[in-house]
Amino acid sequence: MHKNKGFGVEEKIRVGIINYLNTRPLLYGLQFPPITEKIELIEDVPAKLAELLLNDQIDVGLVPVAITRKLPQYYINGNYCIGAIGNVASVCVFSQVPLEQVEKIYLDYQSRSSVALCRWLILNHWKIHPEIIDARNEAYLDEIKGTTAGLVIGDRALQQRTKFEYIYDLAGEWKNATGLPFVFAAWVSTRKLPDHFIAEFDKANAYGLDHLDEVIARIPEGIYDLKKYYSQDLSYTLDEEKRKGLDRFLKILAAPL
Ligand SMILES: C=C(O[C@@H]1C=C(C(=O)O)C=C[C@H]1O)C(=O)O
Repeated sequence: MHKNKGFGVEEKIRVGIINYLNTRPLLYGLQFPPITEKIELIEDVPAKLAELLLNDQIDVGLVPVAITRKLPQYYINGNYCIGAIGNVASVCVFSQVPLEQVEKIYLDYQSRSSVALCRWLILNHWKIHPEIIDARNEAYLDEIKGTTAGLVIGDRALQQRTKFEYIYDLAGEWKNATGLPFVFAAWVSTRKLPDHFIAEFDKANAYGLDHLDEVIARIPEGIYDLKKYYSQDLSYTLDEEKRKGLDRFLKILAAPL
């Protein structure tokens, strides 16, 4: 993609995708023609994808919605997202003690949306006063013990689920606080993408969701029930209610804390 040009017929659209299990249903259909010939996939953790979009190193990405406030203009493309109507299972604060006894909370360095949501819940919903520490690397996972809690997202969160007595699910907590679903990530671009491309892309996203058993069959069995994860915990359609939840969250972020 050239900076000041439109999207040429020959040029591949650079698509940033999250390298967690949560995106597999959306990605499944992207491996088939015609869409596969039109895109270049770039995989990374959410926080890194956000940086790539901000630096114009991808054209569209499934990026944390919290970073849209840093973009002078942006478009939310298509009808799919990484969202949840209630508990999401893979975005949680893990702790050995109840929240009221927590003295420190580490925030996941791979996240942008959930860290902002967590800060808001701490102040406005849980009304607790722990020391908040931005984790810098994976080593923080070992610090989550005693009165130190930690926010963990993605596959690593699914792995933590068996290890902790107290698990606070951030999408569930958002639902309790606002009555709305939560959108963690959406297909954001900084320039308008061609309509026919968005239509094809959207169709490809839908394909995997319509063929979940095929998607799951290609993933080695692991620590969590993927059928449940993809059909009950995560909710991928960017419908009216999700858009309301998204608007509310972005308004909260725009207001000074
Ligand atoms: C549901 C999830 O949503 C994610 C959380 C994100 C964030 O906190 O910035 C971004 C993308 C998603 O991967 C998850 O990671 O498990």
